[in-house]
Amino acid sequence: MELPKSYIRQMENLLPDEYDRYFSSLQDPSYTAIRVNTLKISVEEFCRRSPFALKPVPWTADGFYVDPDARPAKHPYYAAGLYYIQEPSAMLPAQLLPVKKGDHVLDTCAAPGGKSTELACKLRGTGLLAANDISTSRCQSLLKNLESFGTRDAIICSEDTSQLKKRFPKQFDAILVDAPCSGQGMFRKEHHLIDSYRQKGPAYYAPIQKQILDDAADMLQPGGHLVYSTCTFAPEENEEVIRHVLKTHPDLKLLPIPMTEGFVGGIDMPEAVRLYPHRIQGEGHFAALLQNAGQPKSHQQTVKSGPIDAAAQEFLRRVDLPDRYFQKGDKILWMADRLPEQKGWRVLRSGLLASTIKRGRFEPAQALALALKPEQFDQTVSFSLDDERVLRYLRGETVMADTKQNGWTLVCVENFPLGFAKAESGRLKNKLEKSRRWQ
Ligand SMILES: C[S@@+](CC[C@H](N)C(=O)[O-])C[C@H]1O[C@@H](n2cnc3c(N)ncnc32)[C@H](O)[C@@H]1O
Repeated sequence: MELPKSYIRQMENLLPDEYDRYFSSLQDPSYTAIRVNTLKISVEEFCRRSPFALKPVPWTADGFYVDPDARPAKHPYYAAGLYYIQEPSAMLPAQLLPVKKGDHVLDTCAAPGGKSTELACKLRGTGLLAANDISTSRCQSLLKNLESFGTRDAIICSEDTSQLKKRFPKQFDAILVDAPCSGQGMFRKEHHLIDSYRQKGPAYYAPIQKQILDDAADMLQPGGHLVYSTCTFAPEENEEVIRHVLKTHPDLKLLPIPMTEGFVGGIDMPEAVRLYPHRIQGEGHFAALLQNAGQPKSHQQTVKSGPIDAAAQEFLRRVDLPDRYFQKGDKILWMADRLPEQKGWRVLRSGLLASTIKRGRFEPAQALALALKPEQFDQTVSFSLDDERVLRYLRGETVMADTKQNGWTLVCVENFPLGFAKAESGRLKNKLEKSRRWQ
């Protein structure tokens, strides 16, 4: 790996006594880690059931290192949304953001959703999560990951933060800005980033980061908290961006971040933290926590529901969820408690997709299956982990199973839903979403 000279010089300046250790750590293998989806399973229960040996990530209660040979993406528990595979230092920012039940939370740069899935866990199915990313294509992975986690009260949107702030001035209790950056902390894991660094380094990203952070600060409620993070080490993309927003938004103040072994403070900014790959087991990150002055206002609750397709209605009577369904074109959504007006901005999803109606045919949605507990549907089949029907179901095959009645059935592994099937005389016709089927 041939590293850009400007970057080498910068790291030598930043780490005058440690740069040898830093550069030699770039030859080490990177770490594989998973973060437990506490919306579906407690950390204790996951540890009891875990198919992998787990070693805790020190700065978060729900993150664990796993052996990369364990192939965590190829386990039925992953298909059931029980965990997210995440670079360990990337587990820090969402963990630092104070989130209370009922809060309105914004993730400004959310795709593919590593931190949004953690914020959804913190909200515990209350309040509102607005997960935004300017890239509509990256928003598809964001949507899929939030669906896997069984997230219900989320809006997934694709706007530049400069547009978003016009709609949501001083709206959010907590905001995460995980900014686009030159990615110095990802060079070991993703070598192709070294080439893009030569085209777009810190000087390219710093003005973008300042703009996004200014926009985010405009959307923060009085008394609200904001975390700014990057996976790069250049001070102009980190401390300088924070100094900039403290000038443009004098109501903001920096709060100290608790130190974990291996963390170091920011450059002339002891409240912020820097994670370096030669000091911790992870690729590296920068994070700063800010708070707005003033007293927060409470949010108004608006429960929306409306008339829906009759066939869908009949099916949804079998689902034990409060009646908050609403039809939008060919989609039936289970609406979150509190939704801002949605006209005039790019919303990819608002609430939980419960079902679709295509050419008069009704289909329950994969997102609904992944958001339910087995007891919330009236016909469930659960296979044990070692039952070969689990893998066959995940491959999209028809499997045999006894059911009380024919029709829609929720298929689970160890009581964790994987998707729907249609039962017919002891056969389960596979209805697992095609993009989730294993090859
Ligand atoms: C570091 S990545 C986010 C990773 C994500 N937080 C996660 O944990 O999975 C930065 C993201 O910022 C998005 N982005 C870049 N400029 C933006 C802007 N002006 N407004 C919103 N998102 C932006 C990029 O598309 C990219 O997905």
